[in-house]
Amino acid sequence: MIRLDRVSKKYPDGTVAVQELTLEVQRGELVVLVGPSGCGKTTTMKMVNRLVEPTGGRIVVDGTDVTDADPVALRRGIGYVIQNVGLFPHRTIEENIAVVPQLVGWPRKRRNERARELMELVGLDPAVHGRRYPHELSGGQRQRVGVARALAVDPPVLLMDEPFSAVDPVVRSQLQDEFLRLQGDVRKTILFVTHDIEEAVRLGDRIAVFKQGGLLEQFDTPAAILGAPATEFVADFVGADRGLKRLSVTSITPADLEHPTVVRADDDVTAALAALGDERWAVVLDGDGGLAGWVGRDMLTGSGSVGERARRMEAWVRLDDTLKVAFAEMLQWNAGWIAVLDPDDDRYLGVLTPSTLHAALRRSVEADAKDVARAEVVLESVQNA
Ligand SMILES: Nc1ncnc2c1ncn2[C@@H]1O[C@H](COP(=O)(O)OP(=O)(O)OP(=O)(O)O)[C@@H](O)[C@H]1O
Repeated sequence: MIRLDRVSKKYPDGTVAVQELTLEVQRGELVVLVGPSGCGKTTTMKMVNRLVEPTGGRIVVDGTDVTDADPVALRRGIGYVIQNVGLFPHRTIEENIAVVPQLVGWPRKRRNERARELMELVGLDPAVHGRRYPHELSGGQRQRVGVARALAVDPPVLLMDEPFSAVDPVVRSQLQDEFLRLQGDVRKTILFVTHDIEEAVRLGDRIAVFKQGGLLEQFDTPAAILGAPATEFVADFVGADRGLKRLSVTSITPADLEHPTVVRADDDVTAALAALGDERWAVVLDGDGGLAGWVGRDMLTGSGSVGERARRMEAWVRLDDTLKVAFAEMLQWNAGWIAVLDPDDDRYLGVLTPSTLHAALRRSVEADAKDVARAEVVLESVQNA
């Protein structure tokens, strides 16, 4: 969908911002460009919508060579979101969102409807915020307007240059969550620039790590970049705590689960004790295989049913959650294990413990190490091309 083929940019003063960069963003994919300040991320992005002209190579967007396209028409077809949004201060929020629809000649009624629909999509209330001016919104709300404006004429491609970096970390995290949800619905092809590796890992389907001079060091999935950095530069850039960051990109799989003793809520105490054998506790399920709680050996005294004695669970996770979510829940509840449920019907599947968590993390590192042999080959061929 977006293809950069040996693209270079040398500014007139001799600065080489990007060198022979080859990169492809597939339809519906979100690729994050990440790297230290001045490594050519913004230059790369601006060459795609021709705010900067390349000095070498070719850029093709949706089958069209951008150097052949009329730059104004090209920019209207590519949404662009920047750090400080660049809203018009004397226009209302609704008018700001409708800028491009107005430029391309949509009638007023359609423009207004579209602006309201987009406000709702990005979590703003059209009745409250639509008639306000940019200075009457918070930083986070202004960033949402920036995203809404970029989506106004439904462009297939979005370029986003540090769109969330001007807001505080809490709002930033909220905007990232909302943005991921939005992208799940609209599935745009997105090139996203950030200098923050955490943001890259959280948002990217793939991440391109750059170093000074616009050199591509590694282009791969977040898990592979964290699990098996291809070069020392990438390892330094992602940080010594990359093991921890990996938790947030590794999902729980059925193979990671342990299967402790399970008893039913309507089992009687004696049967449950027999089932427990030497174990100290068991998971308690209801009649439908749902999680009813847990029970300890010392709670199984007298007669009656397990259900009367079971303790309800404080927390659980689902199979499609990440290891980070599981680990955080275990810490929060000071628990030695956490139950894992089926994301579709909430049936109980097994439990995660600190040692299975660790094994899961190692498994994913090893899986990615295999991938990296491939990534290195690609990288070499790009650099030597
Ligand atoms: N108009 C220009 N003329 C000359 N040099 C430029 C120009 N714009 C950018 N540069 C230089 O090109 C290099 C890459 O800049 P660019 O803005 O693309 O980096 P970046 O990775 O986006 O940085 P940051 O994270 O700080 O925004 C830098 O050395 C910068 O000084």
